[in-house]
Amino acid sequence: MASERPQDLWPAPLAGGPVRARIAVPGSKSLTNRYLILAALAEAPSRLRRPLRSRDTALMAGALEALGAQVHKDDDSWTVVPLPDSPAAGEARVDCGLAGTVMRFIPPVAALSRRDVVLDGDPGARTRPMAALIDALTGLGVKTRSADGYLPLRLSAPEGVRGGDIAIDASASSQFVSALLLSGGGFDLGVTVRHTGQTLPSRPHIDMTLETLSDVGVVHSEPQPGVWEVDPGRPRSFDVLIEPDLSNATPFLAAALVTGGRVTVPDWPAHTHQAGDAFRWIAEAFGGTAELDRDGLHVTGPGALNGVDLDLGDVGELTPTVAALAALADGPSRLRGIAHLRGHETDRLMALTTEINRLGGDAEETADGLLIRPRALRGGRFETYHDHRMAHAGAILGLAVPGVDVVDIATTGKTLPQFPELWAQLLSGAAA
Ligand SMILES: O=C(O)C1=C[C@@H](OP(=O)(O)O)[C@@H](O)[C@H](O)C1
Ligand SMILES: C=C(OP(=O)(O)O)C(=O)O
Repeated sequence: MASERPQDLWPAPLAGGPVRARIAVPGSKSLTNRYLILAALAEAPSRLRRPLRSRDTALMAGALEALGAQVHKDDDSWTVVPLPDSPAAGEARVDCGLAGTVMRFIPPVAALSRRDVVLDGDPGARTRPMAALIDALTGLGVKTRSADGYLPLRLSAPEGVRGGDIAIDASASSQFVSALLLSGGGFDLGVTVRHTGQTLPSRPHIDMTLETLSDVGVVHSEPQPGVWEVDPGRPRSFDVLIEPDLSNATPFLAAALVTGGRVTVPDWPAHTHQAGDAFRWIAEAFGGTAELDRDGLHVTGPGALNGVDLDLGDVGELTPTVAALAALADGPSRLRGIAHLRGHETDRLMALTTEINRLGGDAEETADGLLIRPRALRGGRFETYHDHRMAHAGAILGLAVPGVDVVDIATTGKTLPQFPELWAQLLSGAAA
């Protein structure tokens, strides 16, 4: 059996005292990948300023290039030349990695390219939900063939995509809805998407999609809750500044809560649909304070953390950060509304439960979330399951628990390749 190389284990640094730091985080994954899609479908070249440079955005750029667009990457901006009007010959192959935004947002664009396209990804991508989106595309006039509703997916629409009215159960992922809305203007009839499921996760991410459509002049409406219409029409070319990634800011802000310190994240937008913005009220639920001013967001930690009872359905991607905080709190916590996390990068409810308990904690899965009760933690291995946010959770726990070794810290490269350096910067401001 191959022995593990020492560099695969990252000893999470223990905070020597309250951290005091100012951490600037790179651009938003969700916004970078939405604007890349819209730029590829636009009438003329567009520019993204301060895009996120990470595995997920490189995969999105690579996918669009495979379909015939061009992405020119300068230091501080990416210029996108849209897909050509006449399809190139031959089959295109798209690597989705483990990126939900790529595996969900690219299929409708692939159909609009009028090429034969095969999409596949990491082994973990082959278990993430796709069936509802594939069925919807079939209903809109795309020929599809998949492995029982999962990647790999083969599709083609040589005559273009008819579009029209489609019902879809998006309870497994809001990204199904966003995918159809982002490309819907390119369909002959536009698209009307009706969500039929009982629950709809990550609603702010759908609002983000609608706002980006407005930014580029694609006409849309929401005639009733759970129904969205996009008129036929191409995005106009645009030049946009990408907001910092607020979800990636949360582990650094969490460090202020864990250590009773103060962390500032500059350039925090006053108006945003990013999930990470919810950390302002989450920090207060744990007993901290969050102040937003022109300098950025400042989070200050309390002496000890409260337990919390939170519905995270709108902001599920924050769960690993919140669960790590809950495992360090003085009282019990309940996290609700997040059953769909079983289909994220990994089954996050299973992963968080297993890893918190491996460190001696007391976490339990419920039908739609987690129960986490206070218990003294000890050091040990913290597995990350190819999940960038599991690595963030391990780092947060390691601030307070000596001897936490995070496996494969490089998995943070999915959305924040600079995570280890930024974490060191955070700790260099810790006053004993
Ligand atoms: O549209 C997006 O950019 C995202 C939507 C959400 O997906 P789900 O609705 O599948 O949770 C979120 O968790 C993911 O990190 C990014
Ligand atoms: C769920 C996430 O990612 P993805 O875009 O791959 O769905 C996430 O980043 O927490």
